Amino acid sequence: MKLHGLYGITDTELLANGRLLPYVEAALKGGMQVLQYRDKTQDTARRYEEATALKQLCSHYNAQLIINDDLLLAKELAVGLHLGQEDGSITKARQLLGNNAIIGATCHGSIDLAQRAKAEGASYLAFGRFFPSKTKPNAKPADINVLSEAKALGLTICAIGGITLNNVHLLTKQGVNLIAVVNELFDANNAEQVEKRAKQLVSTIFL
Ligand SMILES: Cc1ncc(COP(=O)(O)OP(=O)(O)O)c(N)n1
Ligand SMILES: Cc1nc(C(=O)O)sc1CCOP(=O)(O)O
Ligand SMILES: [Mg+2]
Repeated sequence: MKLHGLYGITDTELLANGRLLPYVEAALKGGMQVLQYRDKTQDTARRYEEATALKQLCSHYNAQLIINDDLLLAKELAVGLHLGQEDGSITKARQLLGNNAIIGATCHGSIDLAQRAKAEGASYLAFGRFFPSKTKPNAKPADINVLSEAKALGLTICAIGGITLNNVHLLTKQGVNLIAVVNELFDANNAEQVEKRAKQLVSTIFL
């Protein structure tokens, strides 16, 4: 079954000072279906602790947890993995995590990269960034027209990069399955605001 819906991605700074779990729970209450734990620090113990708590939370709300970059952490927790072009082999990750694991692959705006990721065993293909991103300003830009060819590959298609309540419809009308968002979801003053944003994004995605 294809994944579908709001795909929230954590941000170490936006979710610092005790905000990680309450903000993620608020997004889950608002209908977020997939969460990526994206933490670029080298603090292995904290990363393990946080990812374990997020796994419990996601499982309570019947959502999928995906770990960014870190194959061994994904294996240890038996959850999904997202790999970029510099993050190691999808084939090796598939061998280690097994056939049922969700493995996502960054494809930027390239059908060639997407075809390769599919051949190596990716479960979903992530394209972007489609709009200027506050979280990752130097992310490679992608043209929205790539999405029609991407859909023909038959895998779950994810869009990322600068997605807001104002532009999300441009992606959903192309038939994108997963809408990946950091800033528009988690740059909030409180958990109630996160829940409201999640609900608004979800209702646009499923319009
Ligand atoms: C859903 C999703 N799409 C793309 C990315 C970017 O991955 P990558 O290119 O490896 O960059 P980092 O996130 O590791 O900085 C992603 N994380 N998630
Ligand atoms: C982690 C990441 N990867 C991107 C890519 O294009 O590969 S854009 C991005 C950040 C997405 O955050 P926001 O929703 O705040 O723009
Ligand atoms: Mg990466």
